[in-house]
Amino acid sequence: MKRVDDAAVVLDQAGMTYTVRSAEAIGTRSLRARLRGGASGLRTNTVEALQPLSLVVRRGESVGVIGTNGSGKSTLMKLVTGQLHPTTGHVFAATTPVMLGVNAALVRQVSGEDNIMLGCLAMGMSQVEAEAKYDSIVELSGLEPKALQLPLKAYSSGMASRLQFAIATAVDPDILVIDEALNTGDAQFRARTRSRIDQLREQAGCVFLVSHSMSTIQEMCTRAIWIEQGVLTMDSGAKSVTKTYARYTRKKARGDHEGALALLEAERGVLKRTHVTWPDGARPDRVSAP
Ligand SMILES: Nc1ncnc2c1ncn2[C@@H]1O[C@H](COP(=O)(O)OP(=O)(O)OP(=O)(O)O)[C@@H](O)[C@H]1O
Repeated sequence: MKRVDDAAVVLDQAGMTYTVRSAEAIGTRSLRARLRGGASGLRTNTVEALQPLSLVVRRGESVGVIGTNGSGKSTLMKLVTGQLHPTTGHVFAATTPVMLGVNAALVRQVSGEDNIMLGCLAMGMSQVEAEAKYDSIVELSGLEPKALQLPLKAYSSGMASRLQFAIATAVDPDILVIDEALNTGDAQFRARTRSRIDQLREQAGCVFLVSHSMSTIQEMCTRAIWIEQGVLTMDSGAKSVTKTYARYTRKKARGDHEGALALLEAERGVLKRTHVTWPDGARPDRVSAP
């Protein structure tokens, strides 16, 4: 049983199945299907992206989220931020999570400087608060004053990531979700990012970090979860999860599918499942979709 008194985020048997209208139902029947003719088949498809899983993430934790392409990591993060409602179970968060993703809103046509102000205002700061945060955002971004005058469309992806990270963390979020946004950064940016994440954790926040880079997860996370084919497979210290996952991907890469499957099943067999219990009155607010 997991008590949730000091939890920042709790998933209680949360799962997600997408329902997608088939190509024919939306009037774009494939050429192959048209050439074959015959019956049209289903008009809707379902994708079970995430099987029901339970997790308790406490204040002060930074949790890496790993797994192969299409395994359900982004879906899980969207459940945490409330962008999606789970189709089974519940997701709770103590405060509204801030999502820092590859597509987080930066305006391409306006300068870096204006993006800082717009971003701060969009996150609910007053103009005075935004002005007060301005210098620290510039410092964290590590961008030169000259670069801040340029429109975002002239930035490299690494420069845009720096700015995005610096803006998103300016509000000192309690719960920060970073989905693949740090992979373009250089060594200096990684060092700054790491110390900012540590700072947020020290302030009793928690961080989720989705990445395909095992070194990034090891460097920045205290804990990691491995999701494979929509199933929670491992939940433990960042080092041990990333090492096991690396063994799994190596087996797959050299065509040892049986070995990879055996490893997957072994980990699932020993995974300690979380059963959430709520002490009276301690349940955090439910995350609501925008
Ligand atoms: N809006 C959607 N509608 C239907 N299916 C979706 C949708 N979004 C994701 N999926 C499906 O859900 C599964 C999980 O996708 P998700 O994006 O969560 O994986 P991921 O682990 O983040 O992948 P990647 O590492 O490639 O970013 C995939 O099979 C994907 O095709």
